[in-house]
Amino acid sequence: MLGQRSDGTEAVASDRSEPILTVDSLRKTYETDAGTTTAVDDISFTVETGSVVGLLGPNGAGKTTTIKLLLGLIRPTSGTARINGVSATESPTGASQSVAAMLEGARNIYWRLTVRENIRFFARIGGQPADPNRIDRLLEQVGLADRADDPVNELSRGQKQKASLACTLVRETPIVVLDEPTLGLDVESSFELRRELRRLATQEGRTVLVSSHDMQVIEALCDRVIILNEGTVLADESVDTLLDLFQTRVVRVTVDGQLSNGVRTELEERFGATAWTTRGDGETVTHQFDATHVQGNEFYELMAVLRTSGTTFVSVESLEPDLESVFLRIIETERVASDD
Ligand SMILES: Nc1ncnc2c1ncn2[C@@H]1O[C@H](COP(=O)(O)OP(=O)(O)OP(=O)(O)O)[C@@H](O)[C@H]1O
Repeated sequence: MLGQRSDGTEAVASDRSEPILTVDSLRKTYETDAGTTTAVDDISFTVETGSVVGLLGPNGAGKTTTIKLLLGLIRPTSGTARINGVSATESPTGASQSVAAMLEGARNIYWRLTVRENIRFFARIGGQPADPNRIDRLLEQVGLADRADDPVNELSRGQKQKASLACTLVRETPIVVLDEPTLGLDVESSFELRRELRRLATQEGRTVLVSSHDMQVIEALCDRVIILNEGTVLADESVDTLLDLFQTRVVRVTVDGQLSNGVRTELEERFGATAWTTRGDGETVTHQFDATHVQGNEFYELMAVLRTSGTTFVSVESLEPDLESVFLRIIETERVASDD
C-alpha cells in the first residue's frame, strides 16, 4: 500500500489480498507475409506485491510483447492480464494508473529538455503535481542533482538512462516495469543503476518487473525469475531455487596428456564441456575445461571417460553456477527436447 504521497495526494493503492499482477492464458499472434507468428503463447503467472521479478529469455522469446500486453499498448489475441485489480485488456487506461514503465532505454524522454523539465513533464502526464522537493530528492537518488538543469542530449548514456528512470519513478505507481534498463551501459553505470533499482525495491516496497539480457541485473535484483522461450514459460522459480537446482552441475577439470578429438567431442556432447584451455605441447600438455552437465553418477562417468583417454587426472573443482549457466542449460534442454 503506497498511501499518501510526499505531496499529500493519494497514490494508487494496491490490495495485498490478491497478487498485484495476474496473467492468465495470455496469447498474442501476428499475421505477417510469412504466416502467423505466435509471439506469446498461452502464458500464465502471478506477481505478489513488493516482489522483484525478472523476465529472462533469448531474442524473440516474447519478453517485450508480454510487457506491451501488460501495459495495454497492444491487445492480446486471447487471455487476460489484471493489474492491481483492473483488467489491462478491458480497461488499459485504468490499469495504466498503477504502472510506470521504462521502455527502450532513454529513447522515451525528451533530449532537448533538461532532466528536471523531463521529470516535471512525466509527473504531469501521470496526473500528479510536480512537487519540487520530490523532484530534488529523485535527482539526488539517481545521482543527477548536479546535471538537473542540463539538456538530456548533453548527458552520457548512463546518465540519460538514469534520467529516464527518474521520469518513470516520479509517478509513484505501485508497479514499475523496466525493459532492458542497463542496455548499452558501461560496467560502472550498470552497477550504479542496479544499486538504485535494488534500493527502489527494498526501501520503497514497489513491485518491479524487469526484463534484461544482463544476467547480473537479474541475479542482483530479482527474487524470482520467469524464463520465456518461444513465447512460453519454461521456468518460474526463485533465483535461489534455480541456482540450487544446478548447484552440482559445473566442475572444472584439469588433466595432463594428449586428448584425442574423439574424446574431446564426447566430453562436449555428454558433459557439456566448454571453456577449454590447453597449455604446452609435445609430451607435456595440460587441458582444462568446465563440465557443465554433471550431476550424481555423471561425475563418475566423466572420470571413466578420462581414465580410458590416456590422460592423467590433475584436479577437479566445483564451480558455483551463475544464473547465466543455469539459463543456458534450461534453454539447451528445451531445444533438445523439442528436436526429439
Ligand atoms: N509487430 C510484430 N509483428 C510481427 N511479429 C512480431 C511483432 N512484434 C514481435 N513479433 C515477433 O514476436 C516474437 C517475440 O518478439 P518480442 O519482441 O516479444 O521478443 P523479445 O523476447 O522481447 O526479444 P528481444 O530480446 O530480441 O527484444 C518474435 O518472433 C518477433 O519477431
